[in-house]
Amino acid sequence: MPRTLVLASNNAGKIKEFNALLADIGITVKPQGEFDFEEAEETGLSFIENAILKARHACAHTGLPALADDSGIEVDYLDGAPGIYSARFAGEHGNNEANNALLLEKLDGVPEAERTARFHCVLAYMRHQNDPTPQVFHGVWEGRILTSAQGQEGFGYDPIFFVPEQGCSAASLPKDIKNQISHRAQALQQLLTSFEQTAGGITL
Ligand SMILES: O=c1nc[nH]c2c1ncn2[C@H]1C[C@H](O)[C@@H](COP(=O)(O)OP(=O)(O)OP(=O)(O)O)O1
Ligand SMILES: [Mg+2]
Repeated sequence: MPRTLVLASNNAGKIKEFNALLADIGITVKPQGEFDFEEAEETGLSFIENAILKARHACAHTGLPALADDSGIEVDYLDGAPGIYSARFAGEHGNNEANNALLLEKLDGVPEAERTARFHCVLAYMRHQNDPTPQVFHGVWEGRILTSAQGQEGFGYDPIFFVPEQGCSAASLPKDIKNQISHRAQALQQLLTSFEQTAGGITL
């Protein structure tokens, strides 16, 4: 089990969730923003490629093991868009308001049955920048796109993502519930199980 790792993300919503999810297992999580380097260019054509690329970049700039998360929302009516381009769907990176407004606009008038969508979260854990066997974990969270925003919790597309088994939007869920069932929670649980199963956890 690594003692300290760099979280290869600048997304405040993700950092909050990772801090909550990793709090009591004795790992010190240092967001990459605490170090002084430019974030990686996400030139991959898949969540997996981008996660590995972000993790390797953070390892190279910190000398620490790195955990990266590449995630996004896949909307069936849009043939899977925005997918890996979720952060900049409306053109400006991280403008959640614009991203959500554009998604609602593109689905205007689309019947409920055709508004299915899912969040993907791919985590990549790298021990060092030349790690030949990065560990990759993938969580998927099924739902559908609402016709208007609901709820104040969470981040990104949460306000317009309806979670059928909870009967509300992801942004209406208490943090601890989202952190038990989300795509990120699922992927992280796979990682923690893998740490436990590897004798003494994944070695540094
Ligand atoms: O739980 C979530 N609830 C709502 N929205 C979410 C979630 N998880 C990812 N998302 C959205 C936010 C962003 O629009 C995109 C991630 O893009 P992605 O490149 O992985 O992250 P980012 O650029 O915001 O930060 P970073 O790359 O530094 O981790 O998917
Ligand atoms: Mg990104």
